[in-house]
Amino acid sequence: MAVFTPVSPDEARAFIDGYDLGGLTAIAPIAEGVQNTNFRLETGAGRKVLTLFEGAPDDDDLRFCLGLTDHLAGRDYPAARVERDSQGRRLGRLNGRSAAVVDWVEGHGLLHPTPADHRTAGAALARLHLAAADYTATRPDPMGPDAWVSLLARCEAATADLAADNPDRAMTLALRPILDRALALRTGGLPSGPIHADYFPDNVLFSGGAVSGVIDFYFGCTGPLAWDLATALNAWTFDAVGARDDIAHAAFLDGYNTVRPLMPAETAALPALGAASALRFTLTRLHDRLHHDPAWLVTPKDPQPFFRRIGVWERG
Ligand SMILES: Nc1ncnc2c1ncn2[C@@H]1O[C@H](COP(=O)(O)OP(=O)(O)OP(=O)(O)O)[C@@H](O)[C@H]1O
Ligand SMILES: N[C@@H](CCO)C(=O)O
Repeated sequence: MAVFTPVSPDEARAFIDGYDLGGLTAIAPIAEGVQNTNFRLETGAGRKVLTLFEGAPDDDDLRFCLGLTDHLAGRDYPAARVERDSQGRRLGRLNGRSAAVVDWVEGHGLLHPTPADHRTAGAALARLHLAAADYTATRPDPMGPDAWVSLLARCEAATADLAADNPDRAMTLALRPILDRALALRTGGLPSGPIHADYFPDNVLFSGGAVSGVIDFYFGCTGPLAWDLATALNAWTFDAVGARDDIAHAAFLDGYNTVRPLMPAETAALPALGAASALRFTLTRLHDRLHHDPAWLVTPKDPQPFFRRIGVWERG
């Protein structure tokens, strides 16, 4: 279920007529995804994805993300090229939402990656960092320290009336000292640049053993490259309950290092970055569960496995 904003064939046709794509021949909803409305389009210029951005994101932020995707595609990186309308704009407006049309990229996210896949995904992240380095636009991380502070405050408020042994209240209370440690983290000396910031297996499409497409750059921002790597390690190299898979971890890091060798300072910072990144996903998941609207058809993700990752990184 990822059609939050309906679009009729006539509405889609009129929208696509504003692009030099030879017209729309078919439109189908895309079921995956929890954040935006996505459709698969068949046009005179091939298969495309139409995305309507939900939750009223800032258009300048969307332009950063679309520009980053397009920049990477222009560097022969497997990211989707972004279509421009007849007036040269990457961002349009459809049914009350900001909207964009991007190339369809082939492939599927992996449910059970092998060590070889981990090495390939790590190498593709390092290539992303190198190919994005000369993208000059900047965007502060929308899920950076300021967001952690307000997310935890909202979790504290939502659980204030619960008993201390309620699982959500207990997790919320345990996160306060972890947040304080994460806020003390200093990353200023680490190499920084454009990052994906949500490099999870569902956003890295594979075909024939290779990465065929990296999608969903909507958390894309400017930040430490090792932060992006720490997030990717959290996403790829832990099991469903939050225990680290050492083989996957070593393979992902090895793949990354073969393309962009980490600086010693980045390697040294990785455990603290890993813990802070696991905190970021624990907080967003816990927050979204506590503030879940039952009318919203998407099931909130479980924060517990990411909460456990924090302990794994901190114990070393
Ligand atoms: N360029 C593309 N080429 C092929 N498929 C795509 C493309 N972009 C998106 N998709 C498909 O649409 C689905 C949802 O896309 P995306 O991950 O961007 O949505 P989302 O709502 O932002 O999701 P989430 O926040 O859950 O990751 C993907 O899982 C993929 O199946
Ligand atoms: N990747 C995030 C969801 C936002 O795309 C998570 O797993 O919590």
